Amino acid sequence: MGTCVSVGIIGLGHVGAHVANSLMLQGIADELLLCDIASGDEDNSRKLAAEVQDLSDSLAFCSHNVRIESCGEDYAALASCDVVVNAAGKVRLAAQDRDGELFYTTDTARRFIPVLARAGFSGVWVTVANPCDVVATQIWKLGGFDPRRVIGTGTQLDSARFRHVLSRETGIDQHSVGAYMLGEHGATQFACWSQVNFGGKPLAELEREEPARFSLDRPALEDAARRGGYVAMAGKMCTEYAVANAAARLVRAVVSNEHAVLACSTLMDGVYGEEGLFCSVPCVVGGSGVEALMVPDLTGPEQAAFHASCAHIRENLGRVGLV
Ligand SMILES: NC(=O)c1ccc[n+]([C@@H]2O[C@H](COP(=O)([O-])OP(=O)(O)OC[C@H]3O[C@@H](n4cnc5c(N)ncnc54)[C@H](O)[C@@H]3O)[C@@H](O)[C@H]2O)c1
Repeated sequence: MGTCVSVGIIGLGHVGAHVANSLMLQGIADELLLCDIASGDEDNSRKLAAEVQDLSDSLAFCSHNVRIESCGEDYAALASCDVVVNAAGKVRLAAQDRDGELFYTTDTARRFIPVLARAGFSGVWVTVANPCDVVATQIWKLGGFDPRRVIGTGTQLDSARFRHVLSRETGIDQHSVGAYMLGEHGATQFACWSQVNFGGKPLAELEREEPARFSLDRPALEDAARRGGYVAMAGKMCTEYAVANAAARLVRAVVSNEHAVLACSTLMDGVYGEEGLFCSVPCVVGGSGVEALMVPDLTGPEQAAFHASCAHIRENLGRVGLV
């Protein structure tokens, strides 16, 4: 990692613009290189120029100076970045279902993955575009990148939603709640109830000791975590703040070499027999990307849910010729 932390962002829509803002406000990046489509029917140069202007105007209020450069479709300019965030998509195609963007995001990613591979990008990918696990798998397969240097934001956001609803129900601060949604960042994700703990104390123990507070309506809470994104989508046709902060959290874990444990999408290398696709489990994230997988001891039903998630991701990979 160089002394100047350089982060590239591809796609300056709702998510990409908020990732840039979050990185600036938190002082995570010294340099932001921003790409969006700059030609053809989907030319978005005016939006890109607007975001560069607005972000630059905001610098006066930040405690940390950041160099901001507009790179249009010059993806090769991002080759020396420490991290490249992929937020290229068309969110309105995902109004009903994240799979609605499958063909768009995988097609559009074909425009920059080979360019960055040829240009020798050796930093870490943090990919957000949906369906997240499919696009992460595509980046690895098509670009030939070290799989541990490709991270999908995956169920990091869903895990945050899960901790939030658990906190709301129990009155325990969400930072003291240990809980993960795992599997696909999509409809088949599942709550890993067997590992839920409050300040390290397992939920099962607390349920016995204080049932009035800790006997939870599990299906309802799991559903609230799973459906959180659609509540936001229904009202504003996008989700932006939380996902941008989730991506920025991953960028920080990488550039600060934190070895933080975060749920994110990573290459399955035999986890419960699954391989060849990206899916979310808790991972140790540091300077070289995913340093280790912290796979929990799943119960039988959780393992079945995990395999169902992988089966759905594999089916989508097949639809775009990536198996
Ligand atoms: N993983 C998650 O948790 C999560 C959460 C929210 C959104 N998302 C996804 O993130 C993506 C971005 O969401 P959004 O709301 O910003 O979408 P958006 O439609 O507002 O913006 C997408 C941007 O990507 C740009 N783009 C498309 N193809 C490009 C290319 N080849 N090169 C450069 N730029 C390109 C578009 O011009 C546009 O500016 C979507 O796929 C969305 O579904 C993921």
